[in-house]
Amino acid sequence: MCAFLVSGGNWRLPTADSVPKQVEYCLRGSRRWVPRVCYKRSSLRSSASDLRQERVSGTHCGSESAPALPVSVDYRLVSETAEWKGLEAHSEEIKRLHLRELMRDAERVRSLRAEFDGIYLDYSRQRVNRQTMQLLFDLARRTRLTDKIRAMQSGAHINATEGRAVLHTALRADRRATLVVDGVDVIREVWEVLDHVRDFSERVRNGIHRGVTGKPLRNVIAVGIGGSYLGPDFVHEAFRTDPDAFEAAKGRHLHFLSNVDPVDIKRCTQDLSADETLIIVVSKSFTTAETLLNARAMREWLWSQLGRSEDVVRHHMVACSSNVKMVEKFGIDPRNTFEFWDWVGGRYSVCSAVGALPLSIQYGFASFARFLEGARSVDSNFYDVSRPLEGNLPVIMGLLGVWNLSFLGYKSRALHPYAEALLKFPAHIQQVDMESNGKHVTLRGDDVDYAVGEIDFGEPGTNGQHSFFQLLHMGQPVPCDFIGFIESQYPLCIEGEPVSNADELMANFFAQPDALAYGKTAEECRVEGRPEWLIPHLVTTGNRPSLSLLLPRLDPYTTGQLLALYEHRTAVQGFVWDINSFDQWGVELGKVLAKRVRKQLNESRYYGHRISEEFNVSTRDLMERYLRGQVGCAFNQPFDYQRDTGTGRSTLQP
Ligand SMILES: O=P(O)(O)OC[C@H]1O[C@H](O)[C@H](O)[C@@H](O)[C@@H]1O
Repeated sequence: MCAFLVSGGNWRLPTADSVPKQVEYCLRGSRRWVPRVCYKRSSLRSSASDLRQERVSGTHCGSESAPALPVSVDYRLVSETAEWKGLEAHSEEIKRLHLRELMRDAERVRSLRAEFDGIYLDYSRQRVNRQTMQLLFDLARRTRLTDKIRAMQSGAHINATEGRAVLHTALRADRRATLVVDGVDVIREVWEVLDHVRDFSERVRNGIHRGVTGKPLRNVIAVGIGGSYLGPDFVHEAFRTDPDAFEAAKGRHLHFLSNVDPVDIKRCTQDLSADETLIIVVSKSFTTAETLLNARAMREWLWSQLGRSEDVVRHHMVACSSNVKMVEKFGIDPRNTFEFWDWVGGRYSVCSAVGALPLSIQYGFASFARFLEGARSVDSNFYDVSRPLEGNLPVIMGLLGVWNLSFLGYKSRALHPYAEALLKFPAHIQQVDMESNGKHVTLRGDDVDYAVGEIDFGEPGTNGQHSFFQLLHMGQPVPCDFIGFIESQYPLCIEGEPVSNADELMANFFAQPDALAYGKTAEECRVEGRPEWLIPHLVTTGNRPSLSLLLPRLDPYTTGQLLALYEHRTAVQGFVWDINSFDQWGVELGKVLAKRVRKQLNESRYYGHRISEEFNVSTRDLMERYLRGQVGCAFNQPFDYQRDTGTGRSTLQP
């Protein structure tokens, strides 16, 4: 049985015919999408043949036994497929070719470009030819990429280890669309929250919602970390110099408090006065230790200036979270809580209230709505899998990522926006990609025997050129993405200068990819008359891949387009690699260990307890040195402490 629940707007539905037999999704009593073919728990981590034997159908799907596997395939590891092996063999041929030769073939160059809604992608400087791309698209088909994309769009629980749908694209869907998942129209819920954001942000901007002393709230501090910070901060920086957003933000200030280092509090608050400040606590779980401590610290800061009352919290603190109960317990007015859902991953949450609230208060809702429209535009390209994948920008970029890491062996990847306003974009994409694809097992729990998950980093051009580009040119090769814009947010021409300031910037955007691709030969150095002894130091081998993205101008719309492009690139890579790009269990271990250390610090500092032998010698000695605050102390002695008879609390003595 197959049924489809999505309709309206720009959502394209999978049709019954379009879903292959092995990946049929059935609509069960719970109205939850689960695959009809699934596996017993015992089949996790078994061989391909075992898996085939242990296939069961019907009632064992979903949370009742093993997690639902979103898309069933007929191999254990993608590296076992003929398509993968074909690419491995082909990569040996490509490794013998230099980009200098590849770039000579004008027809090849012209065939390696794609365009969608103003975004021009040139990937001719990748170490690929038309055959490579053909083989990569074959691999995409073999891994059922289009079915996986459809499963994501339809709200199937593709985040199998957490039993969740992955629906961040619903956050920017047209309000006329409908998407029923688990019995709920998620798009209606999304727009209810967006309307709430619009209303609240207008009330703050118009001075209707004021502080407890009656002053308008012209400052906002958004308290959050990871996905509850990096996305909004990147968009804030991108909007800051957009002429319309700039006008709308006049007289207003937006700050982000993310680090639990108390210095971050100092940096955020030192020029602000509490009576004009609104605190937004942003935390999906509302349990993140750093965010909650910072939220309590900000509450103390408000109370220290405005008096200790619930009213102060109600006027000056609001929250974006999916844990409404905990928010209320904190003392924040439920009417000022902006909800989002478990199907929004933290690193994919910037289009939810997480980004909507701070950015709409700062720049007005209209700019944020344009940002959503830009993201929606690229979503439509990504989801339009009934068209050839050759025109699907996120798919092309994702396949190139797979090629560079898994076949050519490039472990890192760099992102260089030639736009200062995108200075925080690389950091955001670093979390999106590294937290998503930093995995070591497939969805079924089998160890991967191929490289997955790049090390992502980047800086805006031209700053990066004067920092780490030396290594990119002569040291370890790192595939680069260059992002440039035709029109500057701030056109500036200095009289007497040969080019405008933006042309100077873009001259580098055009030059760097060729410098990386072509390099410089010893012969070219000789023609320049360089001395022979110096030549080895001057030669750059070239053959270093990159791609170039050229967009009309950086504004809220194109910011949204870039966000979606990179979010989906990550998903495509995860789909092809057959890993779960939507959980992050690795982060948990550090949190658990920090809990134990926190308890020890409390017991040692305030009650003089010795550091427990449960910690290893290294950690014990480091903590001891830290707690005693002195060099050369005797290790693991009880601490001296003094009891305050008034409070009954003990304090460690230096
Ligand atoms: O929004 P929160 O629940 O406070 O989570 C903040 C961050 O916590 C962890 O570090 C997760 O790995 C991130 O994905 C998440 O964005």
